[in-house]
Amino acid sequence: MSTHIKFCGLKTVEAVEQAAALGAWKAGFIFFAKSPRNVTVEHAGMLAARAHALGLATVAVTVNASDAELDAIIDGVRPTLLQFHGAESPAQISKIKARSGLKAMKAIPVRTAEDLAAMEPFLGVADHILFDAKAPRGSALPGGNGVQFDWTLLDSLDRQTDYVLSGGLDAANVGVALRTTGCRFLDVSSGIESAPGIKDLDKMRAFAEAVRRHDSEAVNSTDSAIGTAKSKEPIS
Ligand SMILES: O=C(O)c1ccccc1N[C@@H]1O[C@H](COP(=O)(O)O)[C@@H](O)[C@H]1O
Repeated sequence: MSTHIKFCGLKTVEAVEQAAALGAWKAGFIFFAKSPRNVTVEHAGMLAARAHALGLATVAVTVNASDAELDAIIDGVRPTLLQFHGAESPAQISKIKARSGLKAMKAIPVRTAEDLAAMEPFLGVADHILFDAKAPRGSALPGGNGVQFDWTLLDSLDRQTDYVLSGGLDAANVGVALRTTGCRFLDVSSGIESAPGIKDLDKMRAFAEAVRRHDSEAVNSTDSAIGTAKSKEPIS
């Protein structure tokens, strides 16, 4: 299976079209006033309509949003998925899922091995668990800080667990991230920007190319392992 990419924090039609052209899994829009990637519901509605017309699914990224804010986003944007990047509870997420019929992704901030346990109450509630680096002290943002965490902490998870990896990914480090974790879903924001909030179409392409390079190397190494195994079989 090829690795799924979510390009997050998109603010322009050009970035949405680039995400679609690069075969992205999801386009993410940020609804958080302090973020340089913040978009209005109206603007995101226009971007999401373009994404959906191109067959690209969309994600509304929210942080401790009220029911009224969530309803406005759901009505105005019609996203495919809701991402919860704050201190939302499993009960709140269940409630909004039931009301909207949408799937949910819950972000779990990670710095140490102990932080992984925070995902447990969300298993069976959130459709996706996303691991992001814990925000650096003093940051106004709970995500989108361009900060990595120690990916080897994820070794303790079952390799079949489908989580989304995020936090400080870029074209230069994504190959190592994929080899270290074996994950199949990625989320990137700062690493495809020329400045905070400004997506760089070339960096988006370089990121997707690095992921596809990893994917084809993984297929080739599986093929050669199968070839080696076959060559050891007796010829009948
Ligand atoms: O990108 C933001 O500004 C943002 C603001 C509030 C909550 C989440 C945000 N982004 C999410 O952060 C991670 C990682 O981003 P980065 O690649 O390290 O910049 C990703 O899941 C975004 O969806």
